[in-house]
Amino acid sequence: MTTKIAIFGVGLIGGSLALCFKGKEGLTVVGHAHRPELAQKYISRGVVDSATLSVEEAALDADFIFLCVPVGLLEEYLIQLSKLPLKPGCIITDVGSTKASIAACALTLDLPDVHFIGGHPMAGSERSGVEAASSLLFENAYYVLTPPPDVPEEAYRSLSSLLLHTKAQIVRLDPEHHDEIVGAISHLPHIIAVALVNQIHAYDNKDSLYSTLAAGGFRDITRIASSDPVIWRDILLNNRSVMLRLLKDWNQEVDAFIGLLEAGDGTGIEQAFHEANSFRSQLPERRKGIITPLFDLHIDVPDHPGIIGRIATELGDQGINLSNVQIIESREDVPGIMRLSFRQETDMERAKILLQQRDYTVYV
Ligand SMILES: NC(=O)c1ccc[n+]([C@@H]2O[C@H](COP(=O)([O-])OP(=O)(O)OC[C@H]3O[C@@H](n4cnc5c(N)ncnc54)[C@H](O)[C@@H]3O)[C@@H](O)[C@H]2O)c1
Ligand SMILES: O=C(O)C(=O)C[C@]1(C(=O)O)C=C[C@@H](O)C=C1
Repeated sequence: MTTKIAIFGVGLIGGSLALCFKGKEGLTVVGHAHRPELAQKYISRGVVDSATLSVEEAALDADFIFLCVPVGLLEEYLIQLSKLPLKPGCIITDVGSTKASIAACALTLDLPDVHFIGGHPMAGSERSGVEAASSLLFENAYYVLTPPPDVPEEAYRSLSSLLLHTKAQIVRLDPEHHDEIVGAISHLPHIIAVALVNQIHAYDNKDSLYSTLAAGGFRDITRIASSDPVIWRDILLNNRSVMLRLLKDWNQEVDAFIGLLEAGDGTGIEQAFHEANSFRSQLPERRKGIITPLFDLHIDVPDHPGIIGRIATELGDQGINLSNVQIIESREDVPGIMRLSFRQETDMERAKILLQQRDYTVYV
């Protein structure tokens, strides 16, 4: 028996999910496209097994339906699906960056023997479209699921099992709680990045040295300002009441800094940096929390090609399991820092000794 997975909106997130499922034993992936050229593209890039422009053809005999369109379209699709004779036991989920409104919409619908479970993979990028899709996008990321209280546990388990293919870790949350937290740690940073870039752009219009000198700090904090405008319009409008509260708190943070500077309060400024540093260094990757922690090493790396491969091979040769690698660039022509993440503390300890023996500068 083949399990059919229908993906509506095969872009960055839908395409990445499709790549996680496609080719796995017993799974077949159909992509729904709203324009013919997109259906062609999904097939030619090998992201789905088949593609269709018909909602019915994609949905009718599907076991799982993933809605991966912009947040502003999710409810429209869910309502349309609720009017179709879907396969009994079918699980509909979504990947929208907000969860309360789609959960509320699902509660108003008559979905006999069909279960809706909201979802949100906490991974992504500033890129969009199927061109940016990757089967590795969700590896080691958190994947939030927001099952309604009356959803059968079996349906929840079935979706969680399917999502094992993403190598993400499932976190179960209430939709409103999700929107508060994700508003703060994802949506607010996007607003701040965009506002900052636009502020500097205005200065740069009068003096182009602003963009010439913009270095690591500006680039690090503003990467997400290049995110897709339509995707983010929908997210921010959908989470509007949370965002308005968070922006008022943000104003207070800005006012506090204004106060410190006006008062020439050096101790206060140091204190603000100390506090931020200590919280940031405890972000969940390192903390023992609701999900398996990662153990990180940072090493200085020279900026030359092949360095990631060389280090990964050296560790692999010693049977040390590496979970994730990231280069944290400061500037393109100077040495960067490589972050190596391990699931097991013992792997981290062994990697540290090996890399020190190879004369790398290693920080835990
Ligand atoms: N970008 C991220 O980092 C990220 C992370 C997690 C979740 N999400 C959520 O995932 C969803 C998709 O975002 P994405 O980043 O993959 O965007 P994307 O632009 O890469 O993909 C959007 C998909 O929706 C389709 N689409 C657009 N307009 C449509 C329309 N009118 N009718 C039908 N289909 C249409 C597009 O063809 C595309 O396949 C959003 O709900 C977003 O909130 C995004
Ligand atoms: O890494 C990025 O570029 C992202 O914007 C990913 C990010 C985030 O803010 O962390 C963005 C939106 C999501 O819904 C989830 C994750």
